[in-house]
Amino acid sequence: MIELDNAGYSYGGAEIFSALDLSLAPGSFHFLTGPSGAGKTTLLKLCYGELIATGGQVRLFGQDARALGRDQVAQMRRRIGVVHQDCQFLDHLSVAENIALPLTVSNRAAHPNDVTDLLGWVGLTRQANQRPPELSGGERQRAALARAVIMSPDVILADEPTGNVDWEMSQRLLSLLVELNKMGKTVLIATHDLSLIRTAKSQISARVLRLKDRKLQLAGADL
Ligand SMILES: Nc1ncnc2c1ncn2[C@@H]1O[C@H](COP(=O)(O)OP(=O)(O)OP(=O)(O)O)[C@@H](O)[C@H]1O
Repeated sequence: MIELDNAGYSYGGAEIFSALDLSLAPGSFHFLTGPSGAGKTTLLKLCYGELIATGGQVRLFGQDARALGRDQVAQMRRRIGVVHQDCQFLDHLSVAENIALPLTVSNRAAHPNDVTDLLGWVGLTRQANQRPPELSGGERQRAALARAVIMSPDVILADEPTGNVDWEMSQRLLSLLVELNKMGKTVLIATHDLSLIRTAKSQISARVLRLKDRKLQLAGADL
């Protein structure tokens, strides 16, 4: 679904990583870990076409990301749900409106049932009409997850989806992502949280990748 072949990325002259290979097969579950600043967010951005590799090739659903026109990128992004590290809500809209936003911007009418179902799924029915700044950290992360899946994407990329939440909430978020994977979705989670990875590995078959010193490696079995 998403393949990086000898891919590299540099901001200006500063190389973040190079010669990186990655294949996200349909229905797979991956974790991406590594020190702060190693390039995890940058790698995720290559995976959803926000950034274009400065070396090698990235293929999104079989197409070279570099060759995609603006409309094709927009179309392809509907197949990839992204949970951003900082959630990126529009604070003047309600939680329900934020969740429906991907439908609204793609000119698809938000079906009230879809939003209601998703609010229930992430446990935010009561907060539907609140504004994002009124939510707790865990509620914001769950709303971001609901927004990422409203378009029924094939792939979910989550950047630190359990950052700033307690253990119980991180388990709850993980169980939602595992549920999506069991429905056949491809999932990639960037995280520093090794206990989250250990819990996930006791539930599902997940590959753990470590980005360090500009290279991507399979993490050891000790994780
Ligand atoms: N727009 C940008 N322009 C220049 N440098 C950038 C830009 N975005 C990120 N960087 C740099 O690229 C490097 C990798 O950043 P990135 O956010 O991908 O790392 P990360 O592994 O996700 O970090 P963290 O775990 O702290 O979120 C960092 O040194 C960062 O300062």
